[in-house]
Amino acid sequence: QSVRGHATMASNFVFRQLFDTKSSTYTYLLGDAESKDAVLIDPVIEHAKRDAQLVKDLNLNLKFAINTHMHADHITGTGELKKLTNCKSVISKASGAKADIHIDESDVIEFGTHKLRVFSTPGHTNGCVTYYIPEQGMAFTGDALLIRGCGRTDFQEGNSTNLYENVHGKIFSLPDETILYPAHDYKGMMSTTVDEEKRLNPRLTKSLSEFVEIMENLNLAYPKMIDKALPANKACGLYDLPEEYQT
Ligand SMILES: N[C@@H](CCC(=O)N[C@@H](CSS)C(=O)NCC(=O)O)C(=O)O
Ligand SMILES: [Fe+2]
Repeated sequence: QSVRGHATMASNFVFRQLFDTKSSTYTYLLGDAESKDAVLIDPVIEHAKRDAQLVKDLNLNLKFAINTHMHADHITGTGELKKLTNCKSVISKASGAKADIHIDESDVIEFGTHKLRVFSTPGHTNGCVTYYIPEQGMAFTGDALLIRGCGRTDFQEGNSTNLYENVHGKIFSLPDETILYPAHDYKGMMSTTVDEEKRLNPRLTKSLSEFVEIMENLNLAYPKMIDKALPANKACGLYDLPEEYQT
C-alpha cells in the first residue's frame, strides 16, 4: 500500500499550486521547462494578472487556459488570460460553454513533451472532466472528487449515480499512488491519493444507494456567486461579465 502522497516529478516538469481564498479554489500551473509551453487549470478571474505574471516570471508561454467544468462559485480566469497572453481557452464540449477548444473523453492536451489525458467524469455537472498526466502520476479532478468529499449534485444537471460511477470507474481505476489535486478544499488540505480516497472518502466508500442518500441530504447553502458566475462562465469568462469585472 502506497503512502507516498507526493509527486516525483520529471526534471523538465514545472508545477505550481495556487489558491483563491474567496472561493477556496485551486489553480494549477503546469509547464515544460525545455519547450516553455505551459497550461493553467482552473484559473480564477480575480487572479488572472497574478497567474500571467507567474507564467512570465518562470519564462513560460501559456498555451492553454483550461477549465475542469463550468464553475458555479467563481468566474473563470480564462477570458482575462486570453487578453493578457496568447493562450487558448479550453472546456469540455458537454459543458455547453464557449471556448476556443472543446475537449471530450480520451482527448489529449499537449504542452511540450507532456500530455494531459481527458477523462469525462460528469455527475457534479454534466460537463466535468478529470485531467490525468500519467508520466507524473498526477490527476486534476475538478469538483468530481474533493479531498474526503466530492462535488455536490443538486444543480447544473448534477447526478449522484453518474458521479459515483465515474469516480469509481475512472478516478479510482488510476494507480493507487496517483496524486489527486481537486478544484477546491475548504479545510486547508492540498492533495490526496487514489489509495487514500478509496479507503477514507466518507461518501464514496459507501454503496451506491447510501451515496445517493448522503448526496440528497447534504443541505448545502446556494453558492453566493452562482447567478453571476454561470452566465459569465457560459462564455468562458469573456462576455456577460458583471460590471465590477469589466475592464
Ligand atoms: N459556500 C460556497 C460554495 C460551497 C460549495 O457548494 N462548493 C461546491 C464546489 S464549488 S461548485 C461543492 O460541490 N461542495 C461540496 C461540499 O461537500 O462542500 C459559496 O457560496 O461559493
Ligand atoms: Fe463546481
